[in-house]
Amino acid sequence: MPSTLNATLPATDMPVVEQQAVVEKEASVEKQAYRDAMARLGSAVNIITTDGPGGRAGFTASAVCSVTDSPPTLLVCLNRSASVYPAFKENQVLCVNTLADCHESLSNLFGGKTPMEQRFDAAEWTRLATGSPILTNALVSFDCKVTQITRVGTHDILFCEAVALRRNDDSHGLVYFDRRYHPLMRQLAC
Ligand SMILES: NC(=O)c1ccc[n+]([C@@H]2O[C@H](COP(=O)([O-])OP(=O)(O)OC[C@H]3O[C@@H](n4cnc5c(N)ncnc54)[C@H](O)[C@@H]3O)[C@@H](O)[C@H]2O)c1
Ligand SMILES: Cc1cc2c(cc1C)N(C[C@H](O)[C@H](O)[C@H](O)COP(=O)(O)O)c1[nH]c(=O)[nH]c(=O)c1N2
Repeated sequence: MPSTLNATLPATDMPVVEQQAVVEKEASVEKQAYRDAMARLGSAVNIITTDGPGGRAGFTASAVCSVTDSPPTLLVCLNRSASVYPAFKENQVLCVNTLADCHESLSNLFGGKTPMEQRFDAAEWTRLATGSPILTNALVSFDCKVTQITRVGTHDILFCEAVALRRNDDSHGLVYFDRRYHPLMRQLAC
C-alpha cells in the first residue's frame, strides 16, 4: 500500500480537484517528511565552483535544473548558511560541473565540512571564460555568470547564464537517488 499524508479534512461532496486545493491550504508538511519524499527524486550530482575577489570555493549540489535555452540559463539553489555562500555572492560567476560515475568520493568531499583547499586538491581543474574552476573529467561543465538571485526560505536561487561549455563524451553519468549514488550508463560509440 502506498503511504499517504495524513491531513484531517471535512467530509464534503466537492469534486476531487477542489478537495486537493483544501489539502494545500490547510495541511502542512513536516521538514523530515518533505526530505523523505524528496529523497525519492533522482537527480544529477554537480560540483558548483567559483573563483574571483571572494575567493575560490565549491560545493556539491543536486538542486540544479535548466530554466530556458534563450538565453541559456540554469538555476542552482544554495543554502545561505553554507560556508561557501559569501564567495558565490561576491564573485557572481560559477561553473556547474556535472559529475561522472567515478566522482562519488569527490561529491562527498565537496558536500561535507572539508577545508576548501583539501576539496580542490582531490581533482584536476582548468578554466574557461569566467575563471571558475572547471573539473577536467566532468561529464559536462557549464561556465556561467550569475544574472539574478531570488531568496526563498533558507536558500538563494541563483539564475546562471552559460557563457561557455565543455563536454566529455566518453564518461558515464552519476545519479543521487534514495540517499545513495548510482552509476548511469550512456551508450558510448564503439
Ligand atoms: N537543496 C539542498 O540544500 C540539498 C539537497 C540535497 C542534499 N542536501 C544536503 O546534503 C546532505 C545529505 O542529504 P541526503 O539527500 O543524503 O539526505 P536528506 O535526508 O538530508 O535529504 C533528502 C532530500 O531532501 C532534500 N533536502 C535536504 N536538505 C534540504 C535543504 N536544506 N533544503 C532543500 N532540500 C533539502 C534534497 O532533495 C535531498 O536529496 C544533507 O545535509 C542535506 O541537507 C541539501
Ligand atoms: C548529494 C548532495 C547534494 C547536495 C548537498 C550535499 C550532498 C552530499 N548540499 C550540501 C552542500 O554540498 C554543503 O552544504 C556544502 O558543501 C557546504 O558545506 P560547508 O558549509 O562548506 O561545510 C547542497 N547544498 C545546497 O545548498 N544545495 C544543494 O543542492 C545541495 N545538494
